[in-house]
Amino acid sequence: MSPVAQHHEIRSGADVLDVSPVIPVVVVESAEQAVPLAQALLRGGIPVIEITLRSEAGLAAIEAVANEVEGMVVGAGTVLTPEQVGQVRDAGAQFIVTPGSPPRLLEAAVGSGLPLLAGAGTLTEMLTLAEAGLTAMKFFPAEASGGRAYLSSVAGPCPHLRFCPTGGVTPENARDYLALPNVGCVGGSWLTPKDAVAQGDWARIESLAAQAASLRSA
Ligand SMILES: O=C(O)C(=O)C[C@H](O)[C@H](O)COP(=O)(O)O
Repeated sequence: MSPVAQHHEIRSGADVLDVSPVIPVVVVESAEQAVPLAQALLRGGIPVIEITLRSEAGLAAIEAVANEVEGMVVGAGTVLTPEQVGQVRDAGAQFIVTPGSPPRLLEAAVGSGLPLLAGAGTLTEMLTLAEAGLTAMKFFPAEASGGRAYLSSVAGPCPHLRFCPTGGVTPENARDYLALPNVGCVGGSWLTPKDAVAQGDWARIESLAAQAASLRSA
């Protein structure tokens, strides 16, 4: 079966939340690994990937997936500095994810014009992002910052804010996050276990992706 490449229009962080129930957060040790890994996610039904800058290979991996994997929406994660914003844009990232939102980083990320999921862990941080015009954001670290109970409480005063909770999200609790009205999707590293990536076990990653893709429908 050859999956038909779908083209997702990603104009804002809000669009990023709508691509898939789960955004896989990925660490790769080589750019070569990233292409078959992204293809496995796509075959499993997950057309989005966040490649982090946690490894040296991150930037080259973003470039490889952007150039070689049709139908995959590729974002850059763990973007920590204004300099990295320019680097990931040049590599072809279609969106940016940050774990937190200090002022200089936020200014550079918003200024890049790339769709952005900026990180927030408290109401003040969330409202600071809203002041910058961002109503879709990453809730990080989700479980450690109060998890579903926290997001439910935020929905009262701030029903206009939508989130991608990440950090401690698992196949077991993902469905409960997705059931919240202010959760668009979740992020997590469980789709790409370190050993599966190291061994090139793409079949396992495809199967984890297929399970994740069905999270919203079942
Ligand atoms: O690297 C970043 O930019 C982050 O913000 C952290 C990642 O999103 C989480 O580490 C994923 O969390 P787990 O699914 O619990 O492994």
